[in-house]
Amino acid sequence: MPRYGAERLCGIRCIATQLKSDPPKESSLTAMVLQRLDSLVVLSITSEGKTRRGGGATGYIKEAYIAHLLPPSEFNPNHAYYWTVSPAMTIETLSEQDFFGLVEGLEEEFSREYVAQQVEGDHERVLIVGLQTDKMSDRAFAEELAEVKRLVDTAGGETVETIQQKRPKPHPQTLVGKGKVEEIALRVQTLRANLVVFSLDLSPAQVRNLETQLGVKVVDRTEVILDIFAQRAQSRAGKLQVELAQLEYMLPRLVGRGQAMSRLGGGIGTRGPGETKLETERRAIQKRISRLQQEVNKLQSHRSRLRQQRQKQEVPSIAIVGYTNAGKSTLINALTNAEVYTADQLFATLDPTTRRLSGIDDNTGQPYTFLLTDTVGFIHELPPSLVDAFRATLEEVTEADALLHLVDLSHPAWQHHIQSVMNILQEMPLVPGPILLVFNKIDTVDGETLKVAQEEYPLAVFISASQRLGLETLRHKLSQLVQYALKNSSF
Ligand SMILES: Nc1nc2c(ncn2[C@@H]2O[C@H](COP(=O)(O)OP(=O)(O)OP(=O)(O)O)[C@@H](O)[C@H]2O)c(=O)[nH]1
Ligand SMILES: [Mg+2]
Repeated sequence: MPRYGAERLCGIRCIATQLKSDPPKESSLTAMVLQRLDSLVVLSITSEGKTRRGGGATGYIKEAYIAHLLPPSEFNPNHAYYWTVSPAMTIETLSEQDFFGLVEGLEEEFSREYVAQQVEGDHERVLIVGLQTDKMSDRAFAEELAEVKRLVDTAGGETVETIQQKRPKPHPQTLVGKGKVEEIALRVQTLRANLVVFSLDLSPAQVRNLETQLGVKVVDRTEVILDIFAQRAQSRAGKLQVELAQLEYMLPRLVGRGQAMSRLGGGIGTRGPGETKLETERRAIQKRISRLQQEVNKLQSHRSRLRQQRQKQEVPSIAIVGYTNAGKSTLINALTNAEVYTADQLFATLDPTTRRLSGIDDNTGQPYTFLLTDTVGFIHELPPSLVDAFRATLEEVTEADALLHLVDLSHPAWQHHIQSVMNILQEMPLVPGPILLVFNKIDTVDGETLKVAQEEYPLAVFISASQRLGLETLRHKLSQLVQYALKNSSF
């Protein structure tokens, strides 16, 4: 398309002929919208015309229709009106229409709208696409979509619509089916979306196919998470780890592009700087990755020295783990007067914070001291490149004497969150044995949910970190946990 873009029409006016005298078919109109044709004229032809003496024909065209896109001011996103079709007219009436006026007027409106949008929004208008495969229950799917929406929100995007599809298996080329891609393309236009986020991970080829067909940027859930991390990273260590994760995510995608190209096997169209440039690019990225990896290694040994010093002082340590937004940072602040940033956002914390907690156990009268570490939150299907990049940070978890697993009981998917966190912990090397399960936000939980959780997890502690409920019991349990952990590790 010569002039593709939301602010313009494509510059092509299409004339089609047909034998039936019907108005233009929906499929033709859809194609007009997707290609942003200036206008579509459909002529129905009859066999009844006659040739005039001296040349010229008349009567062969029975009727004509003009269709064009609706200007932004006239369409209603709640209806499926993307176009307008004129009533049937004769070819004479058609020839009196002011095409240039029509197209110029439309373009003017489109570009005014476009400029207004650029000014008004520094955020992206996002269309979320969810695919429910055979493996996913209705409930898990709904939770997943809600989470993607939350992620988009945290990344600073505005979700304008969510489109779903059920398919036994993802479509190899486009993840969703062909008809669905068309529907998405239409919605993108109607809603003026400028980003499409898919709930499942996309292969590099799928991204390319979808971007060509949708005409806007396409990303998957992992990229949204990486973007949030990139926005959040404050410390040097945090930035380093995020960059590493992003590059590790990018590299196989570049390699994939190269492989697809080399499969063409040389010849016309494959020569030139393309492949070489890719090769150089790839090598540059690989070099940067190994540099970053070295720095993460350095970071790792620095952290491990710090931990050794602490261990020499024989202060036992507990790491707080849990799903993102569970309230981990709020808890460490409440227990130790730390000043960790907390927010109703996903991945508010990227850098670990360690604080000393000491006091006298109310129940036993024994003094206790231990270290408490706040860590980066988990999410289900944590992108592997993130796990790898954050290994220096996550080591705080694997090197602790015990873990406090914090759960947001007010979240409808709390059970699923517990499972996801346990799955991630299982994949880590050397996770400390004892884990204390703690349910948070009981101030906003109904009695029924509380009962279910209490029955299912009778040994768990129930607290509200922000309302400071149950913190005494928690301190007591933590000092017991530490004693238990130390006793067991000395064997
Ligand atoms: N109602 C209620 N809200 C809470 C409670 N504890 C924390 N919150 C809120 O939950 C949100 C997340 O809290 P954080 O402490 O930032 O959560 P986190 O686990 O550190 O999250 P990440 O660092 O993003 O993984 C904040 O808006 C807190 O105010 C609680 O006991 N009750
Ligand atoms: Mg936090």
